[in-house]
Amino acid sequence: AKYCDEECQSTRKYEQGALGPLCDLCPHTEELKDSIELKVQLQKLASYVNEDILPDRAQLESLYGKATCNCFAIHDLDLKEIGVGVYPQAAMTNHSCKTNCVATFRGPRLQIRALVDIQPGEEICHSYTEKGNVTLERRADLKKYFFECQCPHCLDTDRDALMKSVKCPSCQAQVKPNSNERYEKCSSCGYTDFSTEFYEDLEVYIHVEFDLLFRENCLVELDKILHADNIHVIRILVGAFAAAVKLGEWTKAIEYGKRLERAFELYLPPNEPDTGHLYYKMGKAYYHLDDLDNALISLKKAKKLLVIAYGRDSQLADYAQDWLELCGDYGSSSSEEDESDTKSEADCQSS
Ligand SMILES: C[S@@+](CC[C@H](N)C(=O)[O-])C[C@H]1O[C@@H](n2cnc3c(N)ncnc32)[C@H](O)[C@@H]1O
Repeated sequence: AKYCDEECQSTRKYEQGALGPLCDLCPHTEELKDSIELKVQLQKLASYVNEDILPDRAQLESLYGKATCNCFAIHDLDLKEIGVGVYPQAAMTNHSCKTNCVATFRGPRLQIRALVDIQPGEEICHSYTEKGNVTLERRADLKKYFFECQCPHCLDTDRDALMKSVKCPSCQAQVKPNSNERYEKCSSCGYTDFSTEFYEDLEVYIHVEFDLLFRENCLVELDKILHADNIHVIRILVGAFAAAVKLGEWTKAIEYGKRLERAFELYLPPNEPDTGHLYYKMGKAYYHLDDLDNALISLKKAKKLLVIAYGRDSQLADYAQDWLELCGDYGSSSSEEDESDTKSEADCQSS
């Protein structure tokens, strides 16, 4: 709890037992005092509920702050958001864009699970925002929690430059922008003529919202100007991959999935559940294409990651095992199981 102001900061010891339902959560009342959103929500509430039975204004404001700054989005097995919940113990976990743990769900039950080995005394942090966004976007999203993240990813300007990289119009090599978002010179061929037209095209490509159906065409267009590591290309790829899987377009799914493998490796922390889901879907795609060798490789990777993120006895780990068996693999190697065990024991709490 090292970041909060005095009002909400208290060092809690395990021996003190479970936290009370809402009392210990930080409400950020001061920062929310003039919030329009708070006013709108309280007005709405007053129009639905008889004021006589509502807590007083100060209590309502505190409850609002506690709920908005401490809640978790609840996801189903397909990572679809199905609700929100306040989990007091888990809410003690601070944010980092460079996470070492993740919050996953079993129905409405939340677990905070270690993604990597965590040393005694090391702070555990999960991400309150999309990890695959650039720093400015992540910081804007985090404003509602009233802090500015200073994690290694937020201070890594080269990581952001990579996410914004384009193709050199002359030799197609990767060109990263400078700190003023300008593309100066291709280090490969020396090209410097990044014209006004180039920037106008770039604006169009990175700001247009593309409908899912048009993602494939859109990808062809984006590939002409943006580098494959550019975050806009990756966002479109995520949609294109999902659409290909949904439509049973397995060859396309593999094509997009392979590109996403590299992107996830570049921008997501190790052992991310998203990577597990990617391999799981790719494994199924390979199976449908009768490529059992690659199906097995992908499904084994999927199972390992899903066990880390959800637990060995989770439904998703079982599904991955079912698919492995469908591909003819009835047993996991003992070294894999051992590794999974270590991570399962790293569960720190569930609410
Ligand atoms: C869900 S709470 C986390 C637990 C909180 N630190 C406590 O002691 O109750 C979220 C609040 O913690 C603080 N916080 C979380 N991560 C932070 C970070 N990386 N840097 C600064 N403050 C952070 C912010 O005040 C945020 O609104």
